Amino acid sequence: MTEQGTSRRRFFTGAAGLGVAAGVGVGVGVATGYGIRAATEANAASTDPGSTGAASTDPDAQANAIVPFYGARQAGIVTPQQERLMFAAFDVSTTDVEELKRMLGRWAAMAARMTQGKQVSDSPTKPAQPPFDTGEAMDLGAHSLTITVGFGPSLFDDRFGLADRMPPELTAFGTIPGDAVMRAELSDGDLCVQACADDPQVVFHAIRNLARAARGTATLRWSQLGFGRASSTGSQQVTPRNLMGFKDGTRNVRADDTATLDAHVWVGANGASLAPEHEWMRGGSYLVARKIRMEIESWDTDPLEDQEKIFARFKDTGAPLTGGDEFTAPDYAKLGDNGQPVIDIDAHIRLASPEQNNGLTILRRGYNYTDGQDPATGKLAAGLFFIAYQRDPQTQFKVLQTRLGKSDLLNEYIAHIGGGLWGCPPGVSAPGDWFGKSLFT
Ligand SMILES: C=CC1=C(C)c2cc3[nH]c(cc4nc(cc5[nH]c(cc1n2)c(C)c5CCC(=O)O)C(CCC(=O)O)=C4C)c(C)c3C=C
Ligand SMILES: [Fe+2]
Repeated sequence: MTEQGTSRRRFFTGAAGLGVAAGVGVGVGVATGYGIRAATEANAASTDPGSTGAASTDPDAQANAIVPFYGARQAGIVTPQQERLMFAAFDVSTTDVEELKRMLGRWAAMAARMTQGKQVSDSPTKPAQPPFDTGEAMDLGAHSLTITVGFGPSLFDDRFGLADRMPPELTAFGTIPGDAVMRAELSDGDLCVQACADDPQVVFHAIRNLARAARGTATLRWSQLGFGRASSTGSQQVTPRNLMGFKDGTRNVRADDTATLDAHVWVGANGASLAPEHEWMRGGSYLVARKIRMEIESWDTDPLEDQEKIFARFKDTGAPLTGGDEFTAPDYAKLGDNGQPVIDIDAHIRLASPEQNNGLTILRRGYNYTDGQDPATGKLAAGLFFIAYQRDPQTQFKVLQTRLGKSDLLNEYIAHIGGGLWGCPPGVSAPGDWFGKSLFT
């Protein structure tokens, strides 16, 4: 064994041990590594940048903006959408449930610190040790970082004794319309982590350090960077544009619309009954992700009137083709001079709207992405990393995507190539609590 090899192993063994103290709360008072002091401090001073999501023009204020980590619900779901995303799916490599619990504890303690703009540990690094934190976010500030963790259906197989804890809502969809070219290497995973912030290096740093602290317990399966938001969740947020050039997120659910969130997004809201073995999801939400590649070169040859027919919205203003401004409700009954509906029967917004789906509503939180170009074709490999949160994906996303996948005019220009389904448990309440603790007790 080389000296380097020995010290590397000692570092990661030590980190795992410290995780017990930090996250699982086994009454150890020593604060080093990813330690207790870290988590307690992180709970102390939080400045909420505001729930409306109105963009700050002061660069220092934006850099220093902190979204509280501890709370009844995980941040990063209704939080006004930040500009950058790194999403990662992990496979658990251990079969020891205690190791998995310790890792989730480490993640919570680290997330508590990182979302405050702090390094993952405040312990001094000995010169002969690798630093606890990888360092690239050291001077950047929190930039409204949120870290949201979810559990995939595969976590509930026979490895950890969780099979009877899996809610039926988390059942994998199988192949539904639009899924014909989904790629296994870009799909699923026992765990997912969604890191959102207003700085690209901050989100990368978060995922990198969580992946590092997972070594020996979980491995990165796939990941995705998103470079700009393609939806709005804050009540004051300007609607951004997707890579097809259309305003996206106009009719999304907003953070201050608590009645809609309780009805469609939060599990067990309004005292809804849950089976005792599925109580661990109360206050959580189900995340569906889809990596949707756009056929950008073809889209760019499509005439404006056809592009607008597909979304049934004007490209410049975002207003529906039936008139008004961006936020005017579309009139699905309106007929044109030719006697045909102004909003095509297969237009994306008609097929997706609550009005045409018995009120079906999801919270969208997607990001524009690019992976550069496809080496085989030279075409841009880019599109929408679609994320949606909901109370029951079986009756929400699955139903909606089944409808869209069959006849959406948009299908000519998109392909779903990856993604997955995860149950995001309620928030981490305080130091000593951790992601999904009640699932394991
Ligand atoms: C299964 C759910 C959805 C998928 C997948 C999806 C993909 C997708 N959407 C756009 C662009 C737009 N979508 C818009 C509205 C919209 N989309 C969905 C659902 C899915 N979209 C919903 C529920 C809605 C709201 C419908 C309504 O209430 O009217 C819009 C219009 C503006 C807006 O309201 O956000 C655009 C534009 C792309 C490009 C895409 C896949 C690449
Ligand atoms: Fe859409």
